[in-house]
Amino acid sequence: MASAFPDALMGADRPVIMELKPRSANGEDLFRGRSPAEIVARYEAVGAPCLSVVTGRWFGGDADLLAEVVTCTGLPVLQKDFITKEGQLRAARDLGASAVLLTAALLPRAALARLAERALALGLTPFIEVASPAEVEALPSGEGCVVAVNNRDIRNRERGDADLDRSHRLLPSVRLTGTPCPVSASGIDDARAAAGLLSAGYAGLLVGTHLLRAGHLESWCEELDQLRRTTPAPRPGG
Ligand SMILES: O=C(O)c1ccccc1NCC(=O)[C@H](O)[C@H](O)COP(=O)(O)O
Repeated sequence: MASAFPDALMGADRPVIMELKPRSANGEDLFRGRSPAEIVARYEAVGAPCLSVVTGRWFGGDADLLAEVVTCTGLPVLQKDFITKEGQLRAARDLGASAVLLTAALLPRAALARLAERALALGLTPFIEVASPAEVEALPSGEGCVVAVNNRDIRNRERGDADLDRSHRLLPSVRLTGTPCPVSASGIDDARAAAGLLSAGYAGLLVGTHLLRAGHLESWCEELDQLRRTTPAPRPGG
């Protein structure tokens, strides 16, 4: 079902896509001897609604990691990789992914539209990532898609600082794409900033490095919940 991933995220009490990524952009080992199954079990224990698996080689991932994660969870899984060809969409579906990353910075407009359409036809949710107003403007309709604002820059392999204000600035135009599920991705560590993004109107957050580093996954989640209870809810359309 093409909507399993956004439905799980939008129906969650704590709408955080929790990521498995073997290495950070700077080469830091993020698994630290833990197996993918152990990490998935930790994420499931704190109620993750869906997962992201980085199969891109810059971050130490591969297709085997995705296959392994899919065998140990029933949660919808996003494949994060540099997807540029239709064959990669079929491979993602065959491995059991529910959603696939399409990076606007890497794909010409027509190719992005074609891949999004093909993904939907294969029962996959396009998870379209943008990082600038021009990329948002060039998007095909966001209907049926997750549109995610990347707070870092994939063109420098995500090595620079994250700019969470980018998510705040781009949210109104992301909404205009028609996506039912705007997401803020990358560089989110502070629970207060995370709560602020959800309060601003994001339907979900994608967090990898901080959760993988955290000895305190449960307390980060609890702090986020607590802050959300005391942070104003988004105004309709605001
Ligand atoms: O953004 C991309 O184009 C990309 C392509 C292939 C693999 C990874 C890619 N981006 C990296 C990420 O998606 C981050 O791991 C994710 O947003 C989580 O960020 P963080 O919480 O800072 O680890």
